Amino acid sequence: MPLEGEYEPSPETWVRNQVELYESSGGTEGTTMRGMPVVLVTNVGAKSGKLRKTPLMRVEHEGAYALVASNGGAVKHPVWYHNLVASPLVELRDGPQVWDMKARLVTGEERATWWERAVAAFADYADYQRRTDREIPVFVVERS
Ligand SMILES: C[C@H](OP(=O)(O)OC[C@@H](O)[C@@H](O)[C@@H](O)Cn1c2nc(=O)[nH]c(=O)c-2cc2ccc(O)cc21)C(=O)N[C@@H](CCC(=O)N[C@@H](CCC(=O)O)C(=O)O)C(=O)O
Repeated sequence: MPLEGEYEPSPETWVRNQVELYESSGGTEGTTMRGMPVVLVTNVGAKSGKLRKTPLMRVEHEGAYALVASNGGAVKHPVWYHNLVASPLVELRDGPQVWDMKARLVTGEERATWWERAVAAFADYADYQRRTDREIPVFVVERS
């Protein structure tokens, strides 16, 4: 069931442009960052109810994906983290495919397993975690 709401582009130009290219090409262009695959997550703004679209590195395993709230190792979680906590139903676009999915925060052993997969997919995550005292949250999204 597609999410309803008015799309509000990211204030970050590079992000907005990647979303625009990814979507306008039907998931055939704008699907990487530094040559590594990217997925596009549509979620609902926790306060505005607007649709937000967030490119994230692709970390996939047996049809489930990890969404890593690294925010480049910044001291604060990305805002989309709060959106997902408030409204876990998302649309995930992986290239030309789009699925309705449900996000859940993972902890403990399960988080450790997904963290390993995330760093294998995008090594910079390990650097980002070294840069900040906050534990970088990991969501897992599965088909709802
Ligand atoms: C700048 C801010 O973005 P953010 O949600 O903090 O997310 C920051 C980044 O994580 C986000 O830009 C990611 O797309 C960056 N990014 C990655 N970010 C990551 O955290 N992990 C990744 O793996 C990742 C990969 C990636 C690949 C390509 C690319 O282009 C970007 C990539 C933003 O969009 N703010 C908006 C929206 C704010 C919002 O959602 N407001 C909520 C209210 C939220 C609240 O206050 O509770 C609402 O609408 O109701 C604004 O300030 O107007």
